[in-house]
Amino acid sequence: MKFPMRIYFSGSIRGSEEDVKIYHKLIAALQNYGDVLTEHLGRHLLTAKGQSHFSDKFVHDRDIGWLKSSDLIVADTSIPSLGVGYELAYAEQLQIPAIVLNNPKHKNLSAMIKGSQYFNYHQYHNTSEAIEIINQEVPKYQKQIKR
Ligand SMILES: O=c1[nH]c(=O)n([C@H]2C[C@H](O)[C@@H](COP(=O)(O)O)O2)cc1CO
Repeated sequence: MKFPMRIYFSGSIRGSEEDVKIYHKLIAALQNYGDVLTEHLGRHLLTAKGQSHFSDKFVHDRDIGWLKSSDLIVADTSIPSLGVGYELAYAEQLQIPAIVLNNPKHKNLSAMIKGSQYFNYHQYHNTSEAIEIINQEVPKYQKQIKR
């Protein structure tokens, strides 16, 4: 029996929530391929402080648990975020496949992400282009699930 792919979507919260509407669309596109563990990132309920009704320790431990159990991480790095960088480094350490989507409209992406050969890096300029990349890249990882 084939289990649905577990996808960890990573995007800025405290870095700035400016792109939350874009995250919502990217998460919807990813949900065609499996369960998105962090689907709260596309909701408007979050304030600039993040999920302030939870403790920081709770958010960190919950998210690391999700990340460890995921088959694929898809990160939008367009808005610089310490949390997104941390999650990507964690994924690299654990050898969890990672797709990086970056719209250069905000900032020049850190060399620590762009310069790593580990990440499947793609630049995009609008949401439809990002969704096209998702539709082109995510199925490649679906075939690799061992569960
Ligand atoms: O409330 C939260 N909930 C949460 O799931 N995160 C995780 C998921 C995001 O991919 C990432 C965002 O990090 P940051 O808040 O540093 O921009 O951290 C981060 C916060 C707040 O830092």
